[in-house]
Amino acid sequence: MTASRLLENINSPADLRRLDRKQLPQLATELRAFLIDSVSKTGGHLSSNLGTVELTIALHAVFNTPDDRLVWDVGHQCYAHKVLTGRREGMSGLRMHGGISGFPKRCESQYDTFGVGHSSTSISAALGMALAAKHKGEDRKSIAIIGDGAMSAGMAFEALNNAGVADADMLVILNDNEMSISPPVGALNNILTRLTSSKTYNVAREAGRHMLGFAPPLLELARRAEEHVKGMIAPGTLFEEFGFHYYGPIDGHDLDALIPTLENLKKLKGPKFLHVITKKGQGYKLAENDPILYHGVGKFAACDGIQSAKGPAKLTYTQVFGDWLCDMAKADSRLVGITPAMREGSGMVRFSAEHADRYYDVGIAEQHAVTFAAGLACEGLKPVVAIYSTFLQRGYDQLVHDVALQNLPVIFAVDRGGLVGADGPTHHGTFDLSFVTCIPNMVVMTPADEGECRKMLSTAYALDCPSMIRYPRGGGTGVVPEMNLDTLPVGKGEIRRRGKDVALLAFGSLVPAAVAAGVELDATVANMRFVKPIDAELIVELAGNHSLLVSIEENAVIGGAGSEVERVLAERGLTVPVLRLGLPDRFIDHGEQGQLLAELGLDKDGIVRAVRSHTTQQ
Ligand SMILES: Cc1ncc(C[n+]2csc(CCOP(=O)(O)OP(=O)(O)O)c2C)c(N)n1
Ligand SMILES: CC(=O)[C@@H](O)[C@H](O)COP(=O)(O)O
Ligand SMILES: [Mg+2]
Repeated sequence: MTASRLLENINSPADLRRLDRKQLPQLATELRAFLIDSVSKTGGHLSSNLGTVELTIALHAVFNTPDDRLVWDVGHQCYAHKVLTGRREGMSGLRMHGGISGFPKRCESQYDTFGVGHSSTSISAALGMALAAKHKGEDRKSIAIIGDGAMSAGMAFEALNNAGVADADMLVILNDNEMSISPPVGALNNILTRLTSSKTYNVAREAGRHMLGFAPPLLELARRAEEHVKGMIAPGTLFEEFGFHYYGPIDGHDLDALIPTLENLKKLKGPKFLHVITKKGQGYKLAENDPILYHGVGKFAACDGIQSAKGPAKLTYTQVFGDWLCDMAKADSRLVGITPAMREGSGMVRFSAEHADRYYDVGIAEQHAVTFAAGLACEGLKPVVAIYSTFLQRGYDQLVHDVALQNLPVIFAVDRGGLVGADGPTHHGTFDLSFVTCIPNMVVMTPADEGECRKMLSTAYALDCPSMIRYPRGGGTGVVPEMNLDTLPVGKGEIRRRGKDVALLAFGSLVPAAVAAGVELDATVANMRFVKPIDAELIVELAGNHSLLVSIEENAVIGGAGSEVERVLAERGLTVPVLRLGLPDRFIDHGEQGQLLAELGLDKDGIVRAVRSHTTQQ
């Protein structure tokens, strides 16, 4: 990964600000080439980053970063920002263990003003920063950069609602590329499309260049120019109704439009909203043509693009879910599938095509997704909410108050349970067993392999109460599921091997490691299957004929499945010692899944070590 000419001399935004304005398009070209090369070697989020190269250059050129605060939404578009803020070399270790994060992270750089990964937080955070500056009498700017997908979330509107009357000196930049991960959905998308419809946007594009791009830097003239553009294309937008001064749309790849506009906006007081149009994947034809494929990529050869895998690939849990969903939908017309903007990642592409009338992409709106499912269930439909563990955190009150309290049979297919790898702590799904098991009425299942995952989905579907099946990112042992809709007995685990002295009580993704450890230790191994209702009978039996029980789970050890094991023993007055293996009480960094598990002692060797060290200490 070599930097070229201009880029190799940029080690901070101050270096960038020393360049002649005319050199910036060349810098953008170099930066884009660098990103394509770099991300092709490390993997990461490509399309969004290619779309924000010029915007990032313009922001650092105009604003006095890091004093002025740039708050990136989601943060999956921050690579140009990382490169320009002294982390060019670090890009070779992007998202790798010990390397820099794929998202802005406060401990990584003073330019990363706010840690992100989850969407739609930027306006709230930037508003907080703007009002803090006011309280402290500091003269600095707060800028939120938010995508059109992220803009659709409730949080973003809660923040607009507050900011519009908060007398805050802040700028919201809407980076509108007419894409979420999938094509955008919802009424906001229709509003934005109207604002940027070709005729009006083209007028604005020309006017923007001529009237803002070459306007003298006089506040009043700039204001009039902007008003003129605004008046022509967007009289009274939604954002103005919220109390923002709306400007745009302008071409987000045109530095001659971006820089003078930002310079002028910098001088204006109050809440301002700049609508910028970009293209996801800009400058790399393959990504421009298929921004979904290039949204998040593994390593690939930049000259050839992503190639489809040769030979039969191992099934992922996500695919197991997607296949089951289509099969169950065929068998039962009451099934409806819901995704909060994660159609591809959640394995719902085929379902969305085959059952378009029963498929709901509700946008980045996890809270709404959960309550919407509750409403559907009230009317006798069978909603399946496909959601990443980490994003279910957003819908927690809705899960408790709207679904579980009313005992509605909503099925939560919770993907990315456990450590997800390169996305790191913002995306690890390491708390769900703790935060869901404590909710009354919930049934909680953890499949040990792909076949069991399918059976658990069918089991959940047959229940008349809310349920969750949580499975990890990627594949499991390679078991090919039987293509039927058979169910499992609720609340029953199974013994995988009989041994002596020690019993390993394993949950979900760590069952295979537990079985391997069990062989080495000659221990009994139970695949517990259910965290709730937990198989109390099995626990009592194992407590009766072993001197140590070991719970093993890929979840925070605090409040997780192991706590349920201990609860069962305590309630029955059984005093057999329990060693609880799981994730420690700290956030786990990014890195490869297997490597992280090994470091945390949750692979076969780690389990063996933990058991031996516990038994020698006794
Ligand atoms: C709360 C939450 N839900 C879902 C996601 C997954 N996600 C990451 S980026 C993205 C699309 C965002 O679209 P947009 O803001 O328009 O940015 P773009 O990808 O177009 O650059 C989604 C759904 C997330 N990060 N956070
Ligand atoms: C930024 C974001 O939230 C998503 O793009 C996420 O990184 C997807 O993760 P998966 O690769 O596990 O689908
Ligand atoms: Mg977008």
